[in-house]
Amino acid sequence: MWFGYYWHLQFESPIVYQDLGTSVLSGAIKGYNVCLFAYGQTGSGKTYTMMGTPASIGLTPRICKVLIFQMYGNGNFSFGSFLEIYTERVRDLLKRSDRKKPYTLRVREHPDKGPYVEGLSQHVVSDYNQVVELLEEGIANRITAATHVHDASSRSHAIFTIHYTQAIMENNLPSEIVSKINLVDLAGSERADPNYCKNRIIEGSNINKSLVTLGIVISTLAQNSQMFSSCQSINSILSEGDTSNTGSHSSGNSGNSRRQYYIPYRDSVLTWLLKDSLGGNSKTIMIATISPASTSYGESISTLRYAAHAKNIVNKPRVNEDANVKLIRELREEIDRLKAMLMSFELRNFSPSFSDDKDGNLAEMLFQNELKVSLLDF
Ligand SMILES: Nc1ncnc2c1ncn2[C@@H]1O[C@H](COP(=O)(O)OP(=O)(O)OP(=O)(O)O)[C@@H](O)[C@H]1O
Repeated sequence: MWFGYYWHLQFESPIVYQDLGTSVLSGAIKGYNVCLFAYGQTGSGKTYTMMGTPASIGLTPRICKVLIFQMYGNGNFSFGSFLEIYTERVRDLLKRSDRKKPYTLRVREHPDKGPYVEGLSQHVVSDYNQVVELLEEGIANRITAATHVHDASSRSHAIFTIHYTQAIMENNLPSEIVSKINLVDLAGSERADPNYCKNRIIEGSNINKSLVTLGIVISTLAQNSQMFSSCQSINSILSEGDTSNTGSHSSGNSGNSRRQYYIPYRDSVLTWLLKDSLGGNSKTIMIATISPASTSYGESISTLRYAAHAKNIVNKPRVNEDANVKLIRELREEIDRLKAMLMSFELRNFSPSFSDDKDGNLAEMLFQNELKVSLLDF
């Protein structure tokens, strides 16, 4: 996981965009899932960084602008959705219905695609103005309230998601790579101020429930990643010191067999929805926003501690390519490998012990793979 600290009022968005926004774009264009989330106390600049203001464009519209530019003329397309999590409930920020009625969407989990929000509206975005409209509509629908330091504080966690699909040619076959880009503006991390009304306190404890779970998830993932890397180095030391009998000791004492800590993703809606982004198939960036005010010292330390933990997480991103095209690519690689082996057997052909059996097996495997590829090609 990459991360960056941003000091309130010190950096302007273009610099943040050059540092982090371009990484999001290059990951998405290569076909990886990407997540960018801003964490910090109220009023420290999360919304300013992620969404911007009329005077200063934030990361989300900047990233969308370049993605849309990339789409033109390539057969690529995108869908956008915008949701908020308020007091552990999911609301669609772009649902064009009677918004006075409070309604909650359910989070479900697909065995392959992971957690998703059932019934969340998806919007085709084919030009930049459409993105701006969606963002403006969503931001206007977001729940805000006055806190002790910020009179229009976002009380919910907002997730703007883009499903970016690119049409490509791979192995002379038309294919698609799809990347999911999660741009997350979290609610302020401060505790509820007892001077505010009762609702604010209940709301604050629910905001904190998500953020506390996020903290637990981040630190547990970091511990697991550290445990995994220390086990790997122990294994490599063991295998270096045991060249005569490779692997026999190390596998028995292998740290890989050490139990990993359980990750409580489902303890909050936020961590459940961001499950893949936090510890799975995603390139993830955390932006930690802090205030320069000395009165915010405690909050700043806590934010930096969060970020320091997050830095230790090692995700496993992979390109989301079409499953059939991936299979064909792997089979073709295998065919090339088998052909090379067969050729080297034929060329050498030096001993009857390199029996016709082996040759026959290779030829048979080669034939089977070519058959599979030709079947998949149609
Ligand atoms: N780098 C900056 N330059 C100029 N103004 C900024 C900057 N960062 C934040 N602000 C201003 O500070 C105020 C608070 O910022 P913002 O709404 O982004 O805070 P936040 O962290 O999202 O707060 P909350 O968690 O309460 O929603 C806003 O008026 C915003 O325009």
